[in-house]
Amino acid sequence: MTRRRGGPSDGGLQGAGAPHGGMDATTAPHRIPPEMPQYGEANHIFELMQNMLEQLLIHQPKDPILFMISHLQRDNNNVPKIVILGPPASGKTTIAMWLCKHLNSNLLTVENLIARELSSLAAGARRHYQDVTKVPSTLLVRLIQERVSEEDCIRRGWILDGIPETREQALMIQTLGITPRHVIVLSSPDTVLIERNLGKRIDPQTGEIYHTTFDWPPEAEIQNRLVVPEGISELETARKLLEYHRNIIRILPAYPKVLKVISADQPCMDVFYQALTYAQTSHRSNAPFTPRVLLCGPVGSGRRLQAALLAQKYGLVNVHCGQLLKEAVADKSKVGELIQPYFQKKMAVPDSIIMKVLDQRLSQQDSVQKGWVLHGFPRDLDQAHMLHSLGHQPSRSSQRPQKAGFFCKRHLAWGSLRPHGTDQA
Ligand SMILES: Nc1ncnc2c1ncn2[C@@H]1O[C@H](COP(=O)(O)OP(=O)(O)O)[C@@H](O)[C@H]1O
Repeated sequence: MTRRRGGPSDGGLQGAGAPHGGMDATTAPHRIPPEMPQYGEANHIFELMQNMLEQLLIHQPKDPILFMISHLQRDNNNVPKIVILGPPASGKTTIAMWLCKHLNSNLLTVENLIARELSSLAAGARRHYQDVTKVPSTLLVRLIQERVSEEDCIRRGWILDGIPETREQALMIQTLGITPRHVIVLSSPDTVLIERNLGKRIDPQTGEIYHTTFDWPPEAEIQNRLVVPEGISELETARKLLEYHRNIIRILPAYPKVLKVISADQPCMDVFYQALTYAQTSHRSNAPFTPRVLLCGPVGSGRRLQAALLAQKYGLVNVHCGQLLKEAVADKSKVGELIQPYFQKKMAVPDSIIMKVLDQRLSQQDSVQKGWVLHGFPRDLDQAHMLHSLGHQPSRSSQRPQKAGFFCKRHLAWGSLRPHGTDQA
């Protein structure tokens, strides 16, 4: 049914910015070719502009044009900007260090911010505050601001370990325009952490963290130089835990959309991979977006019904591959005549013919403009590659074409959608 809506006869008259579903083309105020929003989507133009506007408003440069040019030349929109929070001994520093290595980024801790030799601000802090826990929030936040403005942080991003510690700090950091893209919160029962902290050891040469039970270095040389850090007694950990719990509930509301809680009560490697996976996801933006959904699943999994529901709810064109082939035969179209003999002999229709039919359908005006939900295809990796090479990538995987993009779990398809109306600028 949806197949008949729109079609090539629309001739591009409907504005791409129009609401989905049956707008009268003759009353459309503008003619926006569908290629325009597609270009924007493929090149992340919306996010680029939004980011630039944000930076302009935060930094308020005297010469906005020069600022924009250098901002664009840096091409650093996607560098890591990560905050790792969690109670003592939850593994913040361990995970932050591994993420830094893996993402080639910069680790920012209270200790290394104050230890910076070339910073007069840090030198002042060292003179006045021997105990790093006593550094006032205003000074700490200025140290962070100074550090994140340095070239290596601009080019390779930063990972803040255990900062902010209070809501006050979170708000100060925000006010300076320092906004993390991902906030990871490690969580674990207090009893586990008190016990775990007792086994913590540090390599004074490299700063690497080890554990007497969970992460003991095999090299005797490293084993011999490990030291017991200060403040790991049961009493001290319990005191820090109390303080953490008091603060964290007031910090988290500062990061409503970028927050991920990960259980730290599992092996370090598992925690790390969950943290890494999250740090590498890009958040959905407000950019205009045309849903293109591949619905995969075995026979009987309910693809047809789900596709119909998706198409109805989001105003998508419902494309069922087998149905398309049958319709081509029934229409006695040129390509239908090519398909007919295969149907008669009950043989599989060659991929090249299927691709032709699909390409035609997915290139029609209504599919391009409203988006589509495709099912019954692809059936193997070759077909998926063919679809991809014709430029019909599903929306979510279009950002990572190397991952042979199609979703295998049908519920993923829901995740990639928003009710129509919100996906139009
Ligand atoms: N998931 C984990 N399982 C077991 N031990 C861990 C885990 N994560 C960290 N550790 C160990 O716990 C101790 C504290 O880790 P650390 O990274 O210093 O925590 P934090 O920075 O949150 O205080 C270290 O000895 C570390 O090796």
